[in-house]
Amino acid sequence: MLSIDASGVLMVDQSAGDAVNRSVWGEFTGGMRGRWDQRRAILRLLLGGGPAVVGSAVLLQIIAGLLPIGFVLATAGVIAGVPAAVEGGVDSSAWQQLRDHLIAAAALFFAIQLLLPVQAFLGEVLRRRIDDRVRDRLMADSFAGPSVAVLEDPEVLDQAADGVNMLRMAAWTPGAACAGFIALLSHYLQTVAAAVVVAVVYEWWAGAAVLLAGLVIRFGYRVGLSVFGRIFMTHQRVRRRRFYFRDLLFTADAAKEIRVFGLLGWVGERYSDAFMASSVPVWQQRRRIFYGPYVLYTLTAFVLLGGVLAAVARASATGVLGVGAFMIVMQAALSSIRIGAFIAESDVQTEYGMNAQQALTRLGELTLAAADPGGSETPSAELPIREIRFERVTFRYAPDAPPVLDGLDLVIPAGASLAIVGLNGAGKTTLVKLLARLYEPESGRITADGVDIRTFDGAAWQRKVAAIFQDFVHFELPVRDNVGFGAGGLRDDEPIEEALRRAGALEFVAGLPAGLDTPLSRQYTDGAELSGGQWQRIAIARALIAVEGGARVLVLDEPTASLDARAEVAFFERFLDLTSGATSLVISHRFSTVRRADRIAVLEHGRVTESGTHDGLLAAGGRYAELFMLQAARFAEDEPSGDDDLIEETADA
Ligand SMILES: Nc1ncnc2c1ncn2[C@@H]1O[C@H](COP(=O)(O)OP(=O)(O)OP(=O)(O)O)[C@@H](O)[C@H]1O
Repeated sequence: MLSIDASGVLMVDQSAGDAVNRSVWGEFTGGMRGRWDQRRAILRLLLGGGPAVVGSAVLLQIIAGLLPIGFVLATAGVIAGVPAAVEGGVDSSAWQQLRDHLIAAAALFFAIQLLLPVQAFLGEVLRRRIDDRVRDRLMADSFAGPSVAVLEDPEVLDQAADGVNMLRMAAWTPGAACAGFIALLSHYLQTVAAAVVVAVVYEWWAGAAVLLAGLVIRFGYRVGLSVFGRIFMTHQRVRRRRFYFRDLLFTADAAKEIRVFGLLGWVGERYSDAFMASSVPVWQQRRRIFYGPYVLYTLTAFVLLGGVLAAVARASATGVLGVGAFMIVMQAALSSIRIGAFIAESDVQTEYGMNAQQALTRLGELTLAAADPGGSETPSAELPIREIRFERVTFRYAPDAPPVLDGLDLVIPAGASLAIVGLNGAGKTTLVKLLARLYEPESGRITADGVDIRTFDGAAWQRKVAAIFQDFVHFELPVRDNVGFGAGGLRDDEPIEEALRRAGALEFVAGLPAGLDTPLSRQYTDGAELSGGQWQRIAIARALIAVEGGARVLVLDEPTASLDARAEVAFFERFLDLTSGATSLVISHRFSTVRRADRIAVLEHGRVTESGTHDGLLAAGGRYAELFMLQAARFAEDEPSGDDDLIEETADA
């Protein structure tokens, strides 16, 4: 078996050979129960497609299933009527009968052709409706709780990869499975109707035999497809890696580095490796799954159908069946066997669509199970009045990972600013994520004025925390939305302009082609691309408007990392004014930023190792003082090319 390692390199995996040793039938029956569950789930979804659309689609399928049999009868009537019509001449009743049969056959033929696009259209409407519902459900489940932990779990992501990918590409989705099952209706109906015609016109056993022949092939084919689909699903992890490389090539963000580092060939190779690793094991199984059983069920059907055709030929030769009856039976028998063939509008859609449905349902269940909205209490508008407190908080990202926070105690005084400093990876951002309840502590608790924040409704608490993370989202949307999202999608000019002004962004926004309505991406007409520092000011405006909108805790994670020295000084000159009344938490590696905070905490080894005012910490001569002096010395070295204000600000402490 082939697999792929974390860096995308193709590997030979010896452990995945179990499936090869099981018989196709064994695998099919082993998964039987799950398959019925899948079908029930699809049926439930289908019922939610709306009575009008589902009813019309079913009705069309019934008509589409019966029309071909009418066509068989009409064409048989044409062929059987030719000798008598020729003999009777153009004025004979035989000739008129022939003409009527011909018109009926032509009309039925056109009706069948006309129905095809209408069937396809209704199928598409149904697919979209159902997929929209699935998407809405998934969104609701995914956002049911405040935590994002489950959405980062590699196992969960592996399981969901195919389903999410299918939904994104609108292919082989749960909706497609629903439409595919409805499309089967006409095929089954046609088969049964053809078998009934054979039974009525000729012999009941012949009808039963052609029905059986058709069903044997169909069943055999679906067994193979179903087992194939199950094996296909077991390679989701490698496929997820393949999707990653595929998407990388189409991502604007990656395009720069792929060019600069000449990575096109490398990414292409990794994609091919991932493609082979996810496909070769499945291809290897294909022969075993399809070819052997195919011979068996085809032979069975061949014997059944061959027996019927031989008997029909004999009955015709001995005069038991006339020409018309012979034609009807032959055509009906052959049309009933068509159910065994691959049904383009149904087979792959139903099989893979059911798998996608299963994966998405599982994702929804997992996110829902992990969604602990906490209590139902709504925090009061003024909270926190005194403080937010971390009490012996321990947290790790995975059960087997080392703790990032290890019995951390921290007080964030209300209405004041606290800066957190620490080396890369010390856990500063993690601390903020816990504060925003994006993760829950493994032990310990976080309180606001003495109340455990878990007792608050998760969403209500998150509205209180206006956090701008280092990797805040650059929405490819107008400035208005990029700022207004901070206060639940506010769009009014006045508060947005005020927030932009306070964040020092109003001037450059005013210079944009459409001002507040300029989309922040060059990929749109009239769009504008901002610099890193300009984006950061937009993000700060987003946070400030959130405070206006009722947030009480302002968190800025590296707020000035992309600001030039002057902009940073200007920002912090107004910082206290901007955040007055709000509790603010600033994470920064820039000591010129940090020193302006009311209090500073040093985070190391998962705990707060020092805390106090800038002056107090410097005087104590501990870790803070060491890091501060290091940075001040570096700025002093850079003096000739550096920014005078900043050097003064930093070294002047
Ligand atoms: N989503 C995540 N899943 C698993 N581990 C994570 C995740 N996010 C962060 N970590 C790990 O947790 C540790 C702390 O990361 P965190 O981002 O909190 O550090 P930080 O102090 O903010 O670092 P920096 O100064 O570089 O921004 C790091 O070892 C990091 O690898």
